[in-house]
Amino acid sequence: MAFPDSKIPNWVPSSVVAQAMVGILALFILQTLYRVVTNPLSSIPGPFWSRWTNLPVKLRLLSGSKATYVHSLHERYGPVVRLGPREVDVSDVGAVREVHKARSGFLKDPGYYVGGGVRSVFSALDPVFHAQRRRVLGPCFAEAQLETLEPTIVERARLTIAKLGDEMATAGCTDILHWWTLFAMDVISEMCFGESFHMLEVGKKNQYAEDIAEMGSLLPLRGAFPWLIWLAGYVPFFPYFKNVGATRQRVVEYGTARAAQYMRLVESNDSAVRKTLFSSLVAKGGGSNSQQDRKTGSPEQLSQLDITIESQSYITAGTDTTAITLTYLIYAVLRHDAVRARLVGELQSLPDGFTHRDLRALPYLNLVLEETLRLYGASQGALPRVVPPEGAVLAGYAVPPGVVVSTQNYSLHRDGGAYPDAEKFDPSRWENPAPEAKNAFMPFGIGPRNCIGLNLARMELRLCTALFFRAFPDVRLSSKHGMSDADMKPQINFLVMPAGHRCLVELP
Ligand code: HEM
Repeated sequence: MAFPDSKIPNWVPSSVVAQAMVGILALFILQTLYRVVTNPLSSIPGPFWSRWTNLPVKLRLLSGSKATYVHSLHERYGPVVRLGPREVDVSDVGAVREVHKARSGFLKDPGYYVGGGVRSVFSALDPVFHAQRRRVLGPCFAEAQLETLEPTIVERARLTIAKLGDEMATAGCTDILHWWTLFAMDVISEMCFGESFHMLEVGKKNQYAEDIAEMGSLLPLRGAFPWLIWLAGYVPFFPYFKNVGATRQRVVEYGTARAAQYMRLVESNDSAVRKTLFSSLVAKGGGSNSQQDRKTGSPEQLSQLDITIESQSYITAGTDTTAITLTYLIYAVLRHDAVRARLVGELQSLPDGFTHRDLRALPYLNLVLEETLRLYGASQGALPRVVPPEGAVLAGYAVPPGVVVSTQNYSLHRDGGAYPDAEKFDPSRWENPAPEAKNAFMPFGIGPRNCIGLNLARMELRLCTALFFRAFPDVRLSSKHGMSDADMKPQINFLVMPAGHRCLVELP
C-alpha cells in the first residue's frame, strides 16, 4: 500500500502506518466501551441506545413527540429512566420535588435556557442573582397588585369576545387560538410598556411579536443541538440562523424604545400614564436610564435595560402559555356536554359587573381550570436541571454531578396512582382531591423557579373563560375547513401546541 500524497517518509513501511491506525481505532473503541460499561448511570434502566447516545430523544424533541415518548419509557422502565450517556428523566413525585425544591443545588440546564447572553429572571442561572431578582419582581405579580391591572385584562378580553362574535357571524367560524394569542400579547405588552400592541384591533401580530415567536420557535432546536446556533455564526450557508442575530437585535431595540417612551411619560408626571407591572418599582426610582444604572445585572435596582429584558421574557413566557391553555380549556369543555352545562349554569348566575374576586369563589369554574391545567397546561415538556457537584440520589438511584435530570408534567399529570382514569377530562376529580393528586400537580412548576406569572395567568384564564361562555353559551366546535380532533392533538416541544395550530369554533 502506498501513500503518495502523504508526508510520511519513504523509509517508514506502509504496513506499520496501517497497523498503527488500526491500533488507535481499537484503543478508541475499547475506551468508549469502557466508558459505557463503567458509566455510573449504567445502573439506571433505559433503552439500549441510551448508553451510547441521546439522539433518539433529541430527534423526538424536534418532532414534538419527546414528552409522549419519554412517558412511554417511564411506563416500561419505571420512574427513573436513562435517556442518554449523561441524561435521565424522573417521574417519581418525591424525587421531582427534591430536584426543584429551594437550595437543592440543581440549576437550570444552560444548554436549554440561556439565550442571548442576557440575564432575566427566566434565564438567570446564578441562584443568588435569581433570588434577589425574584425578591424585587415577585411583589409585582402579587394578587393585590394584579387587581389594579384587572381593567386592562377585562377591556382586552371584551374586545376579543367582540372579534370572535364578528368573525363567527361573517365567516361562519373563528379560530380561538389565533385571537387568544393576540389577546395575551396585547395584555402583557400593556402591562410591561404601559401601552398595548393593539394587535386585536389589527387582527394580526406585529413585527415584534413575530420576532419573539421566531426566537421561541428555535428553542427546541437549541435545546436539542445547542452547538448548531453557535455554528451558524461561522457557516455561510445557514442564512436562516444568521437572521436570528438580526431578529434578536430588533427585539431588543423595539423593547428599549417602548420602555424609554414609558419612562418619559412617567417623568412628565402625566396623570394619564397607565399602570404597569413595574409601576411600584418605577415609583421607588427603578427604570432609570442613567449611566450608573444602565449596566444590566444590578439585582436590587432594575435599570431601564433590565425592565426591557424582563418584559421580553414575560412576553415570551406569558403569551402562548396562556393562549394555548385557554384554547384547550374551551376545547375540552365543548367536548363534554355535562361539563359545559354545569359551567355555563354557574357563570350565568354571576351579576353583570362581576370581578375576578367573584370568579375566584366560583366552585365549578375553578375545578375546570385545575383539570385543564392538569391535562392541557401549556408546560408539559421537560424542565431540565443539572445535578450539583456533590451528586444526588433520586428515587434510590445515585446520579453523578453534571448529569442533566429532567422532569415533565406530561408524566406527573398522567400518573394513574394519583389520577385514576388519568386521560379522562373530569373536573370533578378536584372536588375532594387525594393528597397524591395535589402532590403530583405542578402546572406552573414548583420551588424557587416556579412560574412568576401564575397569578396573572390564572386571572386571565378565569376572566376570559367567564366572559366567553357568558357571551357564547351555545358555541360548538366547528368542522369547517377540515377542522377535526387531529388538529388539537398536542405536540410538545418546549410548550404544548395543537398540531393544526388552530381551534375553530362556530355558533349554531
Ligand atoms: C397558563 C399559563 C402558564 C403556564 C402553564 C406557565 C408555566 C410555567 C412553568 C412550568 C414554569 C417553570 C419553568 C421551569 O422550571 O423551567 C414557568 C416559569 C416562568 N413563567 Fe410561566 N406559565 C404561564 C404563564 C406565565 C405568564 C402569564 C408569565 C408572565 C408574566 C410567565 C412568566 C414566567 C417566568 C418569567 C418564568 C421563570 C421564573 C423563574 O425562573 O424564576 N408565565 N412558567
